[in-house]
Amino acid sequence: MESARRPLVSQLWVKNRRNEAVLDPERPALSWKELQPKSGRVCHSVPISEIIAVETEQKRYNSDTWQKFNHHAFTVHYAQRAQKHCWRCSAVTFWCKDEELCHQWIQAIKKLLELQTSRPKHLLVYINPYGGKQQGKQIYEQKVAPLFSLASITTDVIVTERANHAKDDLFEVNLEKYDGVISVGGDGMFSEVMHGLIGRMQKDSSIDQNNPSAPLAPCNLRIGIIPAGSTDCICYATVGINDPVTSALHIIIGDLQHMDVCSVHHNNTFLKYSVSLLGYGFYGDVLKDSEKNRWMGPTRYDFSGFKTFLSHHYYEGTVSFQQANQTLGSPRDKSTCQSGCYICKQSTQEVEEKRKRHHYNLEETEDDGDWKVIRGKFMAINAANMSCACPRSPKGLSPAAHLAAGTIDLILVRRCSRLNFLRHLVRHKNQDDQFDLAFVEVYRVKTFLFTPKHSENEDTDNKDVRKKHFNQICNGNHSSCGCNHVNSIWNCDGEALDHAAVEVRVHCQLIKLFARGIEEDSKP
Ligand SMILES: CCCCCCCCCCCCC/C=C/[C@@H](O)[C@H](COP(=O)(O)O)NC(=O)CCCCCCCCCCCCCCC
Ligand SMILES: Nc1ncnc2c1ncn2[C@@H]1O[C@H](COP(=O)(O)OP(=O)(O)O)[C@@H](O)[C@H]1O
Ligand SMILES: [Ca+2]
Repeated sequence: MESARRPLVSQLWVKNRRNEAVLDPERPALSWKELQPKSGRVCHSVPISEIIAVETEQKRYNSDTWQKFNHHAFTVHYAQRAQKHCWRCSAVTFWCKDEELCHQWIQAIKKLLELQTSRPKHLLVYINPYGGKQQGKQIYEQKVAPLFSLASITTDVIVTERANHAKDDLFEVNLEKYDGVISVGGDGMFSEVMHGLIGRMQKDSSIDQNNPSAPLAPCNLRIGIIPAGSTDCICYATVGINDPVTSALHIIIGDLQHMDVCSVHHNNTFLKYSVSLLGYGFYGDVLKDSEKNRWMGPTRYDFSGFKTFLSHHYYEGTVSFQQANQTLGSPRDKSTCQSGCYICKQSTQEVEEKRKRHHYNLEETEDDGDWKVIRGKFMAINAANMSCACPRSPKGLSPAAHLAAGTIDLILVRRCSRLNFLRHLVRHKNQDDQFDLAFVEVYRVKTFLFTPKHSENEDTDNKDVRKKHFNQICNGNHSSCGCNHVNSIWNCDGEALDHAAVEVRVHCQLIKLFARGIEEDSKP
């Protein structure tokens, strides 16, 4: 027992150079350094938690120096930080003459890897072959599957054949045999997997999703995202980059990131969950137009963004909300949510206590303030459940938003001139503060309601007839058609909602991801 805790120290060869290798179960890390370095001494160190696999090197080394000996070798594959949150799988091969020593090293590393209990062994993978540039299947097969197999992770892979295939399947499948579910696709594919898992959990716990105030049962299975979509903001904002290999490595080493989920209801009917952006007005209109041009791939958003910007519509309605407690930070904070974020950690404790209280039927005390009601004309109403950082806007819609603090940032962009709206948009790309404008307000909230000025409660048949009529005469030029474009739609993680009047509520840390949030000390 004692000897298992003591470091294993040996002289091993790395690329024809003699090294001292140390496997320290206390740290726990594998490190090695050259014994007679040509230049300055470099000590390499890899935490055990970042080792992907150890393999016996079967082939004999062929160089002149070595061929007369019968050498033994093993290779350690590990995650290495490259640039800007990007991770790569690196390998180092250690050589020695003694077969027994080689075997001892392999066994010792394997034993330490077995102690990494948060790593998944068996995964359920859903691939959307039509997301983004339609490369999901190739990305998975070429970049991800080889890494999973190296790490001895077994998988059941389903390439979806229709929309909602993954979601429906998750209601039927035996989830007990899996350690996680992987979504290969964009935010829409993630949303499907999440709806399947959350829906299944509520069904199994007999919780009615139509009740907006029902506390939801959390999902214990972690979700992994292999980005292969158009925006991939859920991946980007939780990992720091949309890179399939980086995501695969976070999955393999068994990372954990809690994440809040918003529920969206209309008249006590459940509509959808949202984790990234719930946007009415500008982002709703961009989505509506972009769906017609799916064939363009990710550029459809820029094309429709430009068109929507030119059409310059505003929408009337009423937003009501309570501001969240100041301890949960402010959307104007200069600091951002990072790996190990203390605000999110505090919420982990609170949510656990809350779930316990609920389990024992104890009273809830909410200390949030008064309801604020804002009636007005808006270019956009955006509820960001996370920063929504993505390649289009690396700081995101709400740069200081938290992943798991149980809050959403509600951004109201009031009616303004085209030039002012452009100033606001451009600030998503540069260092300037997009909220520091007279027509932009931002609030940190836990729940909000939106009611459009023009009621949706018309007879559906009537509405369809009107819509048809408008479509014939309108052709998008609303100033001449007189339809005045009264209501927009909600863009919910890239999917359209059927109603404009909504009640939104955040559910703190409802789901878990194979991610770790944004690391500060990544190489530049
Ligand atoms: C002038 C440049 C202005 C750049 C403004 C960029 C703001 C970008 C904010 C992005 C927020 C993204 C929130 C993400 C939501 C996603 O969940 C969701 C689904 O993702 P999926 O496709 O992977 O399934 N994606 C989306 O809804 C896409 C939103 C993309 C909006 C792009 C808007 C581009 C606006 C361009 C305006 C150009 C004006 C030029 C005037 C001369
Ligand atoms: N096999 C399929 N055929 C058609 N649509 C699908 C399929 N699988 C998933 N979908 C749907 O495709 C839509 C877009 O997927 P997503 O992964 O978000 O790609 P993108 O980022 O390009 O929008 C989602 O609504 C999802 O439900
Ligand atoms: Ca989508």
